[in-house]
Amino acid sequence: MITILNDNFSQLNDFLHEKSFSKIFILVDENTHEYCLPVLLGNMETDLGFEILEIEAGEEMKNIQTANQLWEILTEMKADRKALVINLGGGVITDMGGFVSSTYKRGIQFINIPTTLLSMCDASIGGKTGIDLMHYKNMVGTFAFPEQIFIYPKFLETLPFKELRSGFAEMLKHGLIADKAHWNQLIQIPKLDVEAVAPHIQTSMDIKQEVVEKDFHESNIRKTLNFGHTIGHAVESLCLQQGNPILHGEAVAMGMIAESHLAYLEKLISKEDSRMIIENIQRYYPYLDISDFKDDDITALLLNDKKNVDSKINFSLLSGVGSCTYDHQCSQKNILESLHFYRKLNDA
Ligand SMILES: NC(=O)c1ccc[n+]([C@@H]2O[C@H](COP(=O)([O-])OP(=O)(O)OC[C@H]3O[C@@H](n4cnc5c(N)ncnc54)[C@H](O)[C@@H]3O)[C@@H](O)[C@H]2O)c1
Ligand SMILES: O=C(O)C(=O)C[C@@H](O)[C@H](O)[C@H](O)COP(=O)(O)O
Ligand SMILES: [Zn+2]
Repeated sequence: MITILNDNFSQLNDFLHEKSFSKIFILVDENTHEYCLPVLLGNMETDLGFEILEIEAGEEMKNIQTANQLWEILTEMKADRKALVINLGGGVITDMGGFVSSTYKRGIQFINIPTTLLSMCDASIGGKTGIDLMHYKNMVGTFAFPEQIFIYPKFLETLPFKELRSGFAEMLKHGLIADKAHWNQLIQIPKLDVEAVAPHIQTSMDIKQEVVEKDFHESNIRKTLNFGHTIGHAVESLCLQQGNPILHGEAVAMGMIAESHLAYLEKLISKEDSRMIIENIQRYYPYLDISDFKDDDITALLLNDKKNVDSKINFSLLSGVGSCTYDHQCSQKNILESLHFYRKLNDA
């Protein structure tokens, strides 16, 4: 269940009073500790004891070492099966906190309080939890629903612009795969800021939630939420491997451009639609330099994508503005052509 919090967090306090938790563990990173935790603690009313668990910020922390540290701390602090973990942060915190909670003592309860645009519209919803393995994205994880998701849009006031823009990529994705009107509204935003984006958060959240409700375990339609991620994750992984991480939404924006061209090459969408989509994404996102990555490096990662079956790369590709297919296998020629197309955009 998703609840938009009042300024006094009364719905969160009601939730804490109604349930009988033994103790609360609040997971933050250094930034959400500084900017969001004071707001939460200033409003949270409970007789329960609580502990703060802090990790460094960033995708590089979303790994088994951090998970292990958190499992150990929970054990040392004697967290029992009635403990509650509150994940207060962006997608790294909700993915990590959800993973640690859903595995510790075979699963304790957790709630998500997302603090980035990306985690409000996407990562906190849908119960995908996980960590990266080596440089492969989200390779180990669980499907586990949070007890509740509490959204407090005012957290966005301290979010850096680049992070806001990263989250906007997933909103554009939601429009492109499922709701043309949402896409049309988003691309009318001339300059990204919290005020311009805030009115569209609810629609974006609803799109994600509707898809997840139809197919929690990603057997079919949920794969559409992976549009832009087949190529996007490969590039994100390579950047991570190089020790030069990019933001998830930046990778997804790049992936959506390449995969929109791929959809055109595969005759799923018209050249005009493909161009229109790409030009609009380019309005918000600077060119991502992938010149260091060879076709073979990217292809090797594509071959390890989680959607693949029988070593065949399964793409989720647009079939129109507002509709998306999945399990689409493309010719190798077209996959490479879509990467070359992206590289050439830099020359244009
Ligand atoms: N599980 C899912 O369904 C799902 C969906 C999309 C993305 N993801 C994952 O989410 C992650 C990306 O999430 P993200 O973009 O939120 O990144 P993030 O969690 O790293 O947060 C981005 C940055 O913003 C800071 N921050 C967070 N809230 C802030 C605030 N209110 N004010 C100031 N700074 C703040 C963080 O400390 C961090 O430095 C990736 O690992 C991605 O794979 C998961
Ligand atoms: O919730 C989903 O399903 C998604 O695909 C949403 C994506 O935005 C998100 O990045 C997700 O973590 C990707 O899932 P993965 O299974 O490809 O790791
Ligand atoms: Zn994503």
